[in-house]
This record gives sequence, C-alpha cells and structure tokens, in this order.
Amino acid sequence: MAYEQEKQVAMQATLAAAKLCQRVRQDIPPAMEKSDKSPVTVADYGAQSLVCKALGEAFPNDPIVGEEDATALRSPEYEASRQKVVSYVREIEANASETEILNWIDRGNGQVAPRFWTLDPIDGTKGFLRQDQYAIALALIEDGEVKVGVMVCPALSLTSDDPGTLFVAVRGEGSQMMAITEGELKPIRVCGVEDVSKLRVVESVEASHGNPEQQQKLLDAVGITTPSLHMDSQAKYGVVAAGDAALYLRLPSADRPDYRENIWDHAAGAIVVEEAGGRVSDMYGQPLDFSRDVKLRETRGVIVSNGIIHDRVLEALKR
Ligand SMILES: Nc1ncnc2c1ncn2[C@@H]1O[C@H](COP(=O)(O)OS(=O)(=O)O)[C@@H](OP(=O)(O)O)[C@H]1O
Ligand SMILES: [Mg+2]
Repeated sequence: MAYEQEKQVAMQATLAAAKLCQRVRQDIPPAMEKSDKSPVTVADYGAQSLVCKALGEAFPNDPIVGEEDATALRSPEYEASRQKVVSYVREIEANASETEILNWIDRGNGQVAPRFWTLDPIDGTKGFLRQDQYAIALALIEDGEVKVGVMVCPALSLTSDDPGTLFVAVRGEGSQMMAITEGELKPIRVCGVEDVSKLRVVESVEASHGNPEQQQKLLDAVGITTPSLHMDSQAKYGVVAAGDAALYLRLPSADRPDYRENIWDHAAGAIVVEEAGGRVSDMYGQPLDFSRDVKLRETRGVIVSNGIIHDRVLEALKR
C-alpha cells in the first residue's frame, strides 16, 4: 500500500497531539473569557511540538509548514507559558528537554517544497476554547497534490457515544474513519441525494469566517431547506466525508475581502472528502492549489460537497 509509513506516523503523531490538547482543555475553566488565549497557545505549541518531533524522526528530510513557531515562547516574558508547554509535552514525552521541545516546534517553520507536510496543531481555536469542535490536521503534499491527510477531531462523535474521531485518507486508496476509543478504521463514503431540499449543510460557527447571508441565499437558490449545522474547524470536512452532511459552504467574508485561506486549514480535510467520493473546489469550480504558498492565493471561497450536487451549487453561484 502506498504511503503506509506516512499514514501510520501521521496517525500516531496526531493522536498524541490530541491527547495533549484534551489534557489542556480539562484545565481551561468552562467560563473562561474568549479573549484569554493563553491555554490555547499552550496547546497549539504542545501539539505542534509532538507532531513535528514524530515527523522529524521518521522523515528527517521533509519540511513541515506549521501554523506556529517558538520565537515568542523563547522570550523571557513567556517564561510561564513555556514552562506549561514543557510540562504538558513531558506528560507524553517524559524525557524531553526544554530545548528539544522548542526545537521541535520550530521544525514547523519549513517552506513549501516538492514534498512537504502542513500542520494545523489546533484548527478551530475558538471552538477549542468554547469546549466545542476543533481538529489536529496534518497533510503530506507532493508536487502540489495532497497525498495523505489525517484529522483528529477529539470532540466529535459519529459512530460511538464517546467523543473522538480520526479521519485518514491516502490518494487513490479511499478514506477511513475510526472512533478513537474503538481504534478500528472503517471505510467512509459521502452521502447520496434523494431529496435536495432535505440535504444537510455544515457552515462555520464564526460568522466572520464566511458570509452567512450569501450562503443562505445560495442554499435558497439550490433549494435546500434543512437548517444548517454549525461546526468549528475541519471537522466540517469530516462530516461531509462520512455522509452526515452533503455540503460545506465557506464564501468569502464581506468584512475581510483580502483574507486568503491557509493551506493547513484545508489540505487534510480536502483529501478526506475527495477520497470518500466528494468534491472540493473554490466558488468558481477551481481546484485548491497547494503547490505554491502557505496561502491559497487564487482561491475565493471553498465549496465542499458529496460531488453529486457540486455543479448545481456552482451553477447557482454563477446566477
Ligand atoms: N476572515 C476569515 N475568513 C476565513 N477564515 C478565517 C478568517 N479568519 C480566520 N479564519 C480561519 O478559520 C479557521 C477556523 O475555521 P472555521 O471557520 O471552520 O471554524 S470556526 O467556526 O471559526 O471555529 C481559523 O483557523 P485556526 O486559526 O486554526 O483556528 C482561521 O485560520
Ligand atoms: Mg486553522
């Protein structure tokens, strides 16, 4: 099987990172103010450290393009946060030194290359803080094409009562999912369409990350009447891939027309949906271009579907 080592290493690394995130989240007071980002930063850094350590050992020549870097954490004013990161990482890597932990984080400062990994150690930061959905998202990109994608969604339950779902896909080999507590991967497939009006749609929780007004107009034009599900992070790609929703809409925000999507916010989710039989494009039907930059510079809006309704959505958008 292709990319078997990459798949196994990526799964183990993201599961270890998820364990750390869950530990940090236990320590966040439920009523914590959204603006207090410190525990989030601690979890972001800790998760990036663990994933980059594992990738660095298994694939020392592969650059990693991660969301975080340790520059701030190394400065004296971040002493308290640094100690917290070290202590959470040591719950999993007992013998790690502070220097090693910081260096692992900085392995994530790589550049886009013919073969590289991209990592979002916590996608859906706001969801993480709200005790809602978030994901650890990791993807391997070769020659601009996503070859392997793993997403761990520690708060998502689709097949088991216990929260925690892992999605994984390898190009050409399909997508799989497992409840973390069960540990057994099963193939997944996008849903079919019987009645368009009843299709389920997922959108962001944060209104400012999309364009809720335009998205509603589009759903009206397509004829979908079921109220949307609102969910943080790439977990949205997971529910489309597993057939629990037919469409994920993300139209450009009216307030931030200059915003460009980050590759780590889409690469893992995109392959999981495509390999489950779905389709991913921008609002003009163009594929997402992971070959050039950390930003999807040419991409405007993201449309993720079961494939069957994709052209219908693009046609409605044109109108
Ligand atoms: N203006 C704007 N437009 C589009 N996207 C934006 C915008 N601002 C932020 N982001 C990115 O959205 C990521 C969170 O994804 P979601 O919108 O799916 O989740 S959420 O409902 O906001 O939690 C979030 O990822 P994380 O930073 O990893 O949480 C951001 O990269
Ligand atoms: Mg993100």
